[in-house]
Amino acid sequence: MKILSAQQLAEADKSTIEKQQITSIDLMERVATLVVERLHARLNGAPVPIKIFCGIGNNGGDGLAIARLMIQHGYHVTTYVTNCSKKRSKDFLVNYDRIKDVTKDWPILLSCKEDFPEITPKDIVIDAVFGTGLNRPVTGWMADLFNYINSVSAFTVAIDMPSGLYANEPHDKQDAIVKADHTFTFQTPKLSFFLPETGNQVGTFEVLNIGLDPEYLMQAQPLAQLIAREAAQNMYRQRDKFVHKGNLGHVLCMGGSHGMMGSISLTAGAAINAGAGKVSAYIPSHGNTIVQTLCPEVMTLSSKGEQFITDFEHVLKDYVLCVGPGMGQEEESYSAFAKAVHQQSSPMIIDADAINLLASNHDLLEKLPKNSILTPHDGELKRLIGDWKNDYERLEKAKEFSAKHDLILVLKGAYTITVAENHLYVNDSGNPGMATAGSGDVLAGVIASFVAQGYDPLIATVFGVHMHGASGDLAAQTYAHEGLKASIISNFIGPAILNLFRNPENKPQNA
Ligand SMILES: NC(=O)C1=CN([C@@H]2O[C@H](COP(=O)(O)OP(=O)(O)OC[C@H]3O[C@@H](n4cnc5c(N)ncnc54)[C@H](OP(=O)(O)O)[C@@H]3O)[C@@H](O)[C@H]2O)[C@@H](O)CC1
Ligand SMILES: [K+]
Repeated sequence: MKILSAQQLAEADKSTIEKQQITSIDLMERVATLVVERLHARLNGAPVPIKIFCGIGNNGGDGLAIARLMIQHGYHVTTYVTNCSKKRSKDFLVNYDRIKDVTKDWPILLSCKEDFPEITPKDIVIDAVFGTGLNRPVTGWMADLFNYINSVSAFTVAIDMPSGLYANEPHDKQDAIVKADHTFTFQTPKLSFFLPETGNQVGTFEVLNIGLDPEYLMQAQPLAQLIAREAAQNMYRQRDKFVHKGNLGHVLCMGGSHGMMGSISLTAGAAINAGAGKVSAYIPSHGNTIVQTLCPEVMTLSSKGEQFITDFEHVLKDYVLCVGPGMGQEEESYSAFAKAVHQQSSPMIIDADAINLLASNHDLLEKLPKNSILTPHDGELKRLIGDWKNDYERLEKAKEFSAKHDLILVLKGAYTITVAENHLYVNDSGNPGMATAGSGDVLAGVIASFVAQGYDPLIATVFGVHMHGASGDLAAQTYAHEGLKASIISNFIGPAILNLFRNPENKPQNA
């Protein structure tokens, strides 16, 4: 699914009105009807007090239309208008007028702090103050209103976006933004929903298909693509019946050091679990027994160094290198890593300590095969691209880095974002239980496994990230967030692939 900008959504709005020969008020009614259907399905007529806060633009118009329809359904609704400007939108005014048809209670105008109504934790707050038209920080009593709503633990539903949040612009830390428990967003989610500085304001969210012009949506260049289950289904490649392990790739996992042999074992184990035909581990010699015991399917090759890797000598051909987990940053390990890079011409996967080594040795960066994949967490990313002022600068710098070096970057987080030149792929699977030691080692192994199996490196990355998250989601159904650990996530890769097609019409033949 495409993630579009506020400006693109406004253009889509215009194009829809022209092409579908409807008025903007019809579109607003469509939106409000969809929201009320959803609310009604959940509330089922409950006599809970609902307080709807409306701005004076079209987000406020949506709020007024929702208020009218909720009143018609028999809900206990009080409507407030934040009277911050005389410049009310046309469709706001139409709905301001229409609400008279269903209630004698005219919306209550709020103009200062003293006008704020009492909100109790038993209320439901519907926030329709600002949507995609927000164009400056919210100040004065409006900021106080948002902070007041946030201070009461009433369930808060945002219309299109939590008010005060920009769709795709950076914020200052002190900006007043409503913190929603749930957001009904229209047509496409907004980029700010997925970024660490702002994503928490959104709560859970649902994308309502409001039927904007498909032609516009088709041609629009998105800010990013959201990778959900359906996209992952399309990326999955079913195995050929006559396949043998020789056609399913060979991953060579290079890493591990004294006390960190678990990391490389997790990577190698995940590469096997995700389907690579063969997996070998290039490790310091003292770790041989550890890896062979933890992963019987994995072959080991030992470096001369006992405690850490000191050299890179072996006779393997045609492998996909996955380097870094647990490797440490000893100088000799760096030389071995550099030698490994020089011997490779096909894309490799670089994680953890190997990323840190690259960050301090930019010459080696230039030697990486095109389309190699780097999987940094934020600390490692900062070492690579420098610090950033906000989430958007982080993405811009990552895009520049990716384009300059012909590399794919995986920015790990609650919504992991894959960066390939100018393109962003936001992953929607995964959960907070995956913030656990070794989870990244597993991810590196999964991506390497799909590269080895012949997936295009970018698809292997985006699909690998999605399946890693999906494994965590499936595992959490049994283990809860607290009980998740990296080896469990790894063991759920197969079940997660099955689960991807657990819709009977869509089942692959081997499932
Ligand atoms: N896209 C679609 O397809 C559809 C969109 N729809 C809906 O329309 C919404 C977008 O509506 P919108 O463009 O009228 O903008 P909105 O968010 O109501 O705010 C604009 C008003 O806020 C004001 N203002 C801005 N910042 C401010 C501040 N900091 N502090 C104070 N005031 C501030 C600004 O004032 P001005 O800058 O002009 O002074 C203007 O008056 C969208 O989110 C969705 O809900 C659906 O109905 C139909 C399909
Ligand atoms: K809103």
